Amino acid sequence: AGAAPAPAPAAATLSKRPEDVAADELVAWVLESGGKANVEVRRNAAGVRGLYASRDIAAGQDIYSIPLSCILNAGDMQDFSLPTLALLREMHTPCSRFSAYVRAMPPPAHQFNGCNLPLSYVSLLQSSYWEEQVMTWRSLLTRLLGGELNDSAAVLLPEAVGRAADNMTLAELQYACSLASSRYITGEPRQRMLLVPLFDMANHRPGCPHAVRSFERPDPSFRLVAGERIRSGQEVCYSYGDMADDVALVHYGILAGGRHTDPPRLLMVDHHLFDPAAGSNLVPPLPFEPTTDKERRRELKRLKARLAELRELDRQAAAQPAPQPEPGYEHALELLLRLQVIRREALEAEITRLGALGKAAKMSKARAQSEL
Ligand SMILES: C[S@@+](CC[C@H](N)C(=O)[O-])C[C@H]1O[C@@H](n2cnc3c(N)ncnc32)[C@H](O)[C@@H]1O
Repeated sequence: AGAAPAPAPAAATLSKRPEDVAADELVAWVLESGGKANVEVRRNAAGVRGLYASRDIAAGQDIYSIPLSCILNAGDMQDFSLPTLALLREMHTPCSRFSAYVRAMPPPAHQFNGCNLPLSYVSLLQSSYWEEQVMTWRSLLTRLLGGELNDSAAVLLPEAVGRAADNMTLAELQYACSLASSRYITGEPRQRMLLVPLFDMANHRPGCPHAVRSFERPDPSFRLVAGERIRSGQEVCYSYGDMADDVALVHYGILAGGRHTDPPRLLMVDHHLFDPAAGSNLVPPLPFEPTTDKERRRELKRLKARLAELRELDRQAAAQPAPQPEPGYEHALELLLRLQVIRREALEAEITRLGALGKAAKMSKARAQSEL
C-alpha cells in the first residue's frame, strides 16, 4: 500500500519522434559544451521542424552560440563529397561525439533534394541544366560508392566509414548527400564547409535578417545574431539566400514562394541573366527592364518560345500515363509538379508585363505625336 504510482511520461515525450528526442539531447549537449541557446527545436502545425525562441530576444542579441567543439568541419570547398563523407563518418562511428547530432537528422522519408531525387523524376525538372546537375551528382556518388580510385579525392569512402563501405548502398549515400548539402554552411572568414548543430535546424525565410558571426576574436564561437526582435515562442528563421523556386527545390527540397512575389518570380533557368556556362545558382531577382523596344521584343520572343516548349511538353505528357510517385517520395513529386505550374504562371505573367510595357510605350508615343 501507499507508494504513489510513478508519474506517466508527458504525452508530448511519448509521441515524440526519435529524431526530435535526439534534437532535445542535441540542445543539452551544446549547453554542456559551453554553448548558449535561447531556442528550442519544435514542429509547427504543418509538422515542419524548426527552431523557436525560448525567450524574448532583442535585435543585436545572440540567438545562440555554438562552441567550436560542437562543429563538424567537412574541410575546404573543393570537393563535392566531403560534407557527405563527414556526416557518414559520424553516422558509422560508434560513440561519435556527434551522436546526438546525427540522430537528430530527418529520416530518409523526410529528406529530399537533388542528391536523392528518384531517377524517374529527373525529367520532371524539364530543364537540361537541372537534369545535368542532378545526374552529375548521382554519377559522383556512384563513383564514390564503386570505390573508383581518384588520386585527387580528399577522402575515399572506406577512409570515411571503414568496413561499412562494403555494404553501403547508393540510396544511403544519396540520403547523406541530401542531408549534408542542405545543411552545411560556408563563408567568411574561414572558407570551410561546416555542419553546425542547431544552426541547421533553422528553416528558410526569404529576407530573414538574422546573421551568422563566426571565428571572431575574442569569442570564436559560431553565433546567430538577431537582426530584429524575436518574441518568445516565435520561429527563428534563416535566409538560405535569394533563391528562385527551382534553386530552392533542387538544393533544399522546398519551394521558396516565388509565385507570391509581384511579378511572380521566374525560375532561375528562365531568367534573362541566367548563364548555364557560368555555373552559378544565384541569379538576382531583377525583372527585365528593356532600354529599347527592340530589346523588349527580343525578350518577349525568348519567353514566348520557352513557354511554347513547355506547352509542347504538356501536350506530350497528357498523352502519357501520369507520373507515378516513388514510395517515400510522394511529397517530392507534388513539389516537382507544383514547380511546373509556378514556372508557367511566372512566364505568362512576365509575357503579359512585357506586352503591357510595349502597349504603354506605343500609347505615350501616339499621345506625344498628337500633341505636336
Ligand atoms: C537546414 S534544414 C532546417 C531544419 C529542418 N527542418 C529539420 O527538421 O532538420 C533544411 C531543410 O529544412 C526544410 N525547410 C527549410 N526551410 C523550410 C521552409 N520554409 N518550409 C518547409 N521546410 C523547410 C527543408 O526540408 C530543408 O531541406
